[in-house]
Amino acid sequence: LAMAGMAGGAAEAAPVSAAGKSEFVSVKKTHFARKGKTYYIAGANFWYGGYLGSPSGVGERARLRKELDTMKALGINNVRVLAVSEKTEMSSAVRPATTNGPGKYDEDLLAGLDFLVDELGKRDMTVVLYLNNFWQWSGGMTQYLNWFEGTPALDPNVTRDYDDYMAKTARFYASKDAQKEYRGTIKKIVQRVNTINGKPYRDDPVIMSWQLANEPRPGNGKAGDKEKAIYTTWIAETAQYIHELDKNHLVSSGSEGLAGSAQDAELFMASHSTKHIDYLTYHLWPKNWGWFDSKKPVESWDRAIAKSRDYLNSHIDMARTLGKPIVLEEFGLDRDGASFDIKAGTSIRDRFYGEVFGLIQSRAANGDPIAGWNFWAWGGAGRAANADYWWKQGNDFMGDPPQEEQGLYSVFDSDASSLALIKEHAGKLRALQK
Ligand SMILES: O=C1NC[C@H](CO)[C@@H](O)[C@@H]1O
Repeated sequence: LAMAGMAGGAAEAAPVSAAGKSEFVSVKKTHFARKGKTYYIAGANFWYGGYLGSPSGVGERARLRKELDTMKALGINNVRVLAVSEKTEMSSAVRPATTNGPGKYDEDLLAGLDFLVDELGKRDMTVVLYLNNFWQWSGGMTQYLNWFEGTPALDPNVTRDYDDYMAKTARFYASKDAQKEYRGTIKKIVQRVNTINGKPYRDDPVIMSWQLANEPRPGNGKAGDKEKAIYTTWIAETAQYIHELDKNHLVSSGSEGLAGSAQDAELFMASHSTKHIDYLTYHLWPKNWGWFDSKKPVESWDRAIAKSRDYLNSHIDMARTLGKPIVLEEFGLDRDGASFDIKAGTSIRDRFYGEVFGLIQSRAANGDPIAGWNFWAWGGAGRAANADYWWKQGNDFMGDPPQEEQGLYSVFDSDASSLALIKEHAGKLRALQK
């Protein structure tokens, strides 16, 4: 622990013993292994976990401990967390940010990540850390382009043009200067020494995997061969770079699957066949993708659930073809009546969660390469502060990042029926771990 005093500087990682190695989540053919057993993910999205861990400013360490205790009691064993954010003018982005400008880091916020990782270790939980964001709510790739290409950081909540946003943001992958800075930040985080417990991140089995970004896409639905080739190369080369920095941890892309691959199954397969990507990820968003109309739930339910089942199954089948585990690391639906109000019911969302949990459980029990789920997203004790449900700096963090209404997809600590479902199905997945 001699390095405990180092403020997150790089450190020579001691070689991990074979016994120590089994502490890390690893891939055994099409399943995860951890501590000598198969490992299934019964997880939550908790993007702001590092923010709550900060020693000052936005930090709420007592709340963080309570949220982790609540999740642990439900049988949640993994959280998926934003590790890096970029300071930006965009109103839809979280403030503060871990990166205040190229090479300028907020050590207080990064100490929050240290605290989160340490607290997760105390609870035998694991974490997936994403190192960038295709979307604007944490600055992300569009902010890198603002820094290095001089283009405006685009906020689709302002431009109202997602197609334009996606096409322009994908230029990140081919921007040499942006990639240089991104890799510098990756190195800073991956080689960080935890300032709470003195452990180099590289040697900490609490971390399950490094994730290239949240929902990286090759562009918009009209992405051409050139964009797809750039995207495929970016995934392989960035994943390889991370493995060069860290011999112990898994690397994943953060892809949504087909929805994040211009609906091109060949692209999804080709961009994830690289040996440097250890497992596959996918996300399921019936409302965002226009399959479900939460203002007309009865009329749109059958179509939404049929398309959801097909999406869930087809990606498990692609995982089998690629011979890698796959995790459904995001899925969600809004509250009854499309309300953001915590007092609104969750009967439709509960039904959707039950369908997703049930399908994954049966495919997993069948030995298929589905390794679990993370619902989107943990709201816990967070509460919306404003009548219009938009986030403002200083308001509680909750499952919905600042680009969305606070309450849209969050699962709160008062949503008893949802928590009961999560507990039931986390237990069923855990029972498969042999
Ligand atoms: O990664 C994501 N996927 C969908 C979430 C809900 O719309 C969104 O908040 C987030 O950007």
